Amino acid sequence: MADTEETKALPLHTCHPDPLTSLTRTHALLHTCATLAVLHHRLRHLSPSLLHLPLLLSDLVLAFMWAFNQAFHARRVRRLTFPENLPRRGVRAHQWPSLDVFVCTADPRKEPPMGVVNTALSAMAFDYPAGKVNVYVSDDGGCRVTLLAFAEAARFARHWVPFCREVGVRERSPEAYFAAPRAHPNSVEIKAMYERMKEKVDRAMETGQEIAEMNGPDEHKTFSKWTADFTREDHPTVIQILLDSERDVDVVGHAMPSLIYVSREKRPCVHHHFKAGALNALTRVSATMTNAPIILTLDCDMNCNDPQAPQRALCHFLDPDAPPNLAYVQFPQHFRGMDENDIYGCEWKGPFQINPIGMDGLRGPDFEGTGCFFRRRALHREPLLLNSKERDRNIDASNLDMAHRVTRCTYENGTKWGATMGFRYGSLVEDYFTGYRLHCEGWVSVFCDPQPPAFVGDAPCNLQDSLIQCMRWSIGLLEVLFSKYNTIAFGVKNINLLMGMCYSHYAFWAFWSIPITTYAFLPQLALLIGVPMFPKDLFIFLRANGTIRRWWNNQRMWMIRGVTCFPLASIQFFFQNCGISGSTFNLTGKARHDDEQSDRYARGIFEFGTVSSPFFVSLATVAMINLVAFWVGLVRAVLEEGYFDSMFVQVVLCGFVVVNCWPVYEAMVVRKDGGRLPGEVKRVSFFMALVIFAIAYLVSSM
Ligand SMILES: O=c1ccn([C@@H]2O[C@H](COP(=O)(O)OP(=O)(O)O[C@H]3O[C@H](CO)[C@@H](O)[C@H](O)[C@H]3O)[C@@H](O)[C@H]2O)c(=O)[nH]1
Ligand SMILES: [Mn+2]
Repeated sequence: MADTEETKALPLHTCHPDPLTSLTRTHALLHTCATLAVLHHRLRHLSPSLLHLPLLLSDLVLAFMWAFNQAFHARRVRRLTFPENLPRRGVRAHQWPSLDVFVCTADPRKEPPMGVVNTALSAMAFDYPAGKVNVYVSDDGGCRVTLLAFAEAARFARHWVPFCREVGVRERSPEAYFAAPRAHPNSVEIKAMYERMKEKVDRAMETGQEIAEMNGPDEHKTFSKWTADFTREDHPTVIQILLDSERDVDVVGHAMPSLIYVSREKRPCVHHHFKAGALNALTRVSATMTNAPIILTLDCDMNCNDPQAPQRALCHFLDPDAPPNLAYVQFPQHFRGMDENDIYGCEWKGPFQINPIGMDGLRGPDFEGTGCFFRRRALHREPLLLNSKERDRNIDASNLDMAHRVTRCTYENGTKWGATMGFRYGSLVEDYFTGYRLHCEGWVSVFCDPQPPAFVGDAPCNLQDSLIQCMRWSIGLLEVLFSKYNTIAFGVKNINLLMGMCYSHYAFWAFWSIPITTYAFLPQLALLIGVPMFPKDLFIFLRANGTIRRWWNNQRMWMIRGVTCFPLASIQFFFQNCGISGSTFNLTGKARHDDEQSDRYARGIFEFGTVSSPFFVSLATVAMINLVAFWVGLVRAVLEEGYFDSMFVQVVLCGFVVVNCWPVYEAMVVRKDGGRLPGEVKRVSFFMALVIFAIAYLVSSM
């Protein structure tokens, strides 16, 4: 359809280039010149000294990372969607495609079942014809309490969904809604109902006892699958249809969304490919049952915060001018419950909110794993009509058999699943990898970031968890970098230069460890390349609704990661490739129990007490070395003439690291609470610092 008067007046979505584009481009040009000058200087004054090589390498890495980063600023666009124009353009609710929602969970201890239930409930209550929404829960933990929780949730949903509609609730996760200060006067009863359910489930989690009165023989049969030898890593498929939209109605007689629990078969001898495997199993199960043309993927730590989110996605999918190769619409990850200044930099504003705007102007944002609406066709790679009015299949016995068959752990053998179909295997960042491969295959994507955010989730709230998460990502990215799908060789060729640069920026993530570690241990004159990044970085951060404190914490975490999870990820990846160890998906902890700990988190105090982690050893070592170097530098500057002139930048650099390490010194010396640095870590890092000083002394006296 051409741009008629009508479509111009009633757009489904708009897209405008960022007004500051030319400014950023000019800055990029100037910075490029400066970078080249520094590199030129380094190469000309290259001496065969031990100190110069790491510095040259560091500058090269900084220059490359900086260059890759420019691709995110080449063509930034801002999009808006207008769901209210759907009916005005004659696209009425009964014509909307149906929607399959996938919710993943994997471990009831790290991901409490009530959190998963809240995610599912928030999706069941979308502003969308209820008969067209089907929620599938993938339980990789194979946990009976999770199923029990969902049996409860199915009953509660019959009240919750009509309540949301009637009262116009915005946060459709009950937990978030009831936690908010002002609730609707009619909510007393339903809140009590929710509390009862929560208490039951939490009690079942603690005691392992059965709580729910089962609905019928069906559910009894399902529970009998949990035999004595049923374990998380070794069990048959369990599928339970808890609600069927063709049969079940809510308390006021409207159709209910379907709710289906799936725990795919697992056997120790067959690789299950973590979340990507779970999503592929759900893709197939849903294809046998409801086969909706649109699929929404959600992690169990994300809730819907804008009931119109699916309609916003439709604004793109149903636009008659939409590109036929539009694979997905990505909503960014936003987080709640973080401390005011985000001490652990877990908001990841860059990767989740700022950078996708840049990719959106090229071929589209990367896939962030959650909050993403897919066209089923992009995953199956087979033709499928987008306007299926009625679902073409029913949830009946024969389909259930089929569903069991497609969740067998050996089903994928000899198929293209994970290779060229569905979510792709081979990297711990299956989201990044899948989006990247789809872009390479010619698909495009769209970024949709409405205000207020459509999906909000939980970020890790302690240092150890956040570094483990970052380490898993770094390993996953290295896996892509060193695969045949390398983002430069394969990516640039198959997508384009700028998109290849964007993806490379992430693929080389662990390489940050080279300059950061180098500059942490070898403070020299040339942070020149790194320093000018800061003011611009800050500016971009503030424009994306950040605060100065959050930015400062963010850059501090960048330095901390540079000496902890980035290098450790590289080492682990190296071992993996030598066949010494395998890669595992370390789940990010979501449970918040220890009161003292969450209290410290709320007050923005670093947490080192949880474990004696190798992360903390390297961090404490760096902190000690820089502190000593800084004081020695200051004292010598006072005592020795001319010292300060030649060593000025070095001392300033050390001072910068020292300021950043402030929480580490506090945790080492001053603090008495449970979050202070464990004595063992202190001793080991003190020893490491001594060794490094000794080596430095030997090298310099050679
Ligand atoms: O074997 C597994 C492992 C994980 N998951 C699920 O995957 C999701 C993400 O796991 P989480 O521990 O929360 O990881 P995060 O670091 O918070 O997740 C980020 O990074 C992941 C890739 O490493 C992406 O999948 C996520 O979408 C992205 O938010 C959760 O819902 C898990 O239940 C599974 O279903 N099966
Ligand atoms: Mn998560």
